[in-house]
Amino acid sequence: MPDNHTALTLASGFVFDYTNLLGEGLVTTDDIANLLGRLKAAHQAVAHMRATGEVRGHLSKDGKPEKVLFTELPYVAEGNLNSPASIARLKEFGNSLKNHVDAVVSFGIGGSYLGNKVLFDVHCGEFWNTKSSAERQGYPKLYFSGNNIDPRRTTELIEHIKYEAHIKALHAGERDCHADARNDVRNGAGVYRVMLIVISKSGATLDTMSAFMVVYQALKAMEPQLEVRVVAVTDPAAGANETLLHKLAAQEGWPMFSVPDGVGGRFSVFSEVGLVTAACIGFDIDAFLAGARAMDEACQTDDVWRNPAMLNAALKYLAAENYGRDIEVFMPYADYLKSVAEWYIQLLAESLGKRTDRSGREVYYGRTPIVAVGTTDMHAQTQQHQDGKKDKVVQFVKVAKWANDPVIPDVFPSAAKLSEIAALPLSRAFDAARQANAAALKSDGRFNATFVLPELNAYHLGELLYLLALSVAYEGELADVDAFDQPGVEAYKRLLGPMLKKLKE
Ligand SMILES: O=P(O)(O)OC[C@H]1O[C@H](O)[C@H](O)[C@@H](O)[C@@H]1O
Repeated sequence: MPDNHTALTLASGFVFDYTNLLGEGLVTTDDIANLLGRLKAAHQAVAHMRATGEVRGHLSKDGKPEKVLFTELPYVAEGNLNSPASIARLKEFGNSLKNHVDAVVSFGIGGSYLGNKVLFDVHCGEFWNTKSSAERQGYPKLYFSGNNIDPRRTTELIEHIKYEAHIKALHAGERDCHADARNDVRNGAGVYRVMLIVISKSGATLDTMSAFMVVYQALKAMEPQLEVRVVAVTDPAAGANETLLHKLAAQEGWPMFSVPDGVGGRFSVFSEVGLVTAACIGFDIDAFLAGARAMDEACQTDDVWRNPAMLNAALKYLAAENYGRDIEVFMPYADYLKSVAEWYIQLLAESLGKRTDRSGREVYYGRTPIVAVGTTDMHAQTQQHQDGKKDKVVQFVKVAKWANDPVIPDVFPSAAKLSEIAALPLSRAFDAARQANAAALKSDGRFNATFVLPELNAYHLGELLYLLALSVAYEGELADVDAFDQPGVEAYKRLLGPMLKKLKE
């Protein structure tokens, strides 16, 4: 163990600060020492997975041995899941949308949505769809659908697109009055162009497909005022294992991207699933994968104090098993990282929430994930974190440097309390709040830790998401559960199918 064992800092500046997770009254170095044998085995198992895709005991939904290949995704190379040609195709796809497609609607749920939403939020923020095309550098507006079966939102999305199409037609009509714009209009400048991207690994998920069909039909009915194109992202298997979406796409001639075999939905943000969205908005695919790659390289050492994913897994595992901290509150101090917390919900819940271990023994393992955002939830959840049951680890995320950082002005000098906070950049107040929260929790023996992103960009986001993905692989080994299946989600599906059939009778 290095002398200063309270934080692990990578060359990129990414930090895992575990000061408030390790020490007296917290997880101890003795706990780690006692775990070293199992950490060694976990390290070997993950190294074996990286090298061969094999994970002991892992079976697919159909009960067949299945490889786990997400660790290959950061490495772009000939013959890999992400190859120079596949990345070039994605970028060409993104460029082809520029100034040619007005809006993309991305349909998907779970792993076919959550990572895409992260990329969108971090790159586009809240107001992308209200910006001009020039401000978006010609990239389309982007809406999500299919991540719920909500009749109201689905209806409102259709109405909104119809409204946008109407406005575009009106503007083209106005421009038509000017002779030099006539060509534009004849070339279809007034036609609103929509691309529907349907993402489903299994190719038949009810939520995704029902929303897609409703939106598709409603928009198709508006042709030719509106042009509808479709792209499918699904398992590329042909023959007996061909997905319904694949079959449909082949039949209709829709272009396709792949959810590669061996990449589960919750790990697919680094595959074409996430990268299709990245391409649509001009998100830096290369930097994102480079960040993931750097993290993967940092996580190859068998020295737990220098391997961020293994250390994160070990500390969280020990916090749960030895100290009953089996809830993880994921709390970024950044509005646009809230979706990372939502993505992490699926990653943690589906990977580690398991009834049995790999030998079939009932263990009911898993830390329950909670979404929180600082400072917002300091005014809502913190009471529970500070005074409620001592069953949580609060995992903060800090952004060290902000691209924009307004200074609080001294607008009302007569109001002493407001004047006191004047002259502070918002980022300083923001981080002071996080530090106060962390210290208050620590003072009462409440476990917490912080990931520090030097900046909020594609590279550091790649590092963070990959660290979390790899952590669950290590923790699955420590807990001896299959981190790559999700048998529990089949229980309701078995009931829902017949219920839907009955409804139609
Ligand atoms: O991509 P799809 O096949 O449509 O699956 C979407 C989601 O559906 C299921 O509920 C699984 O539990 C998730 O792991 C998956 O991400």
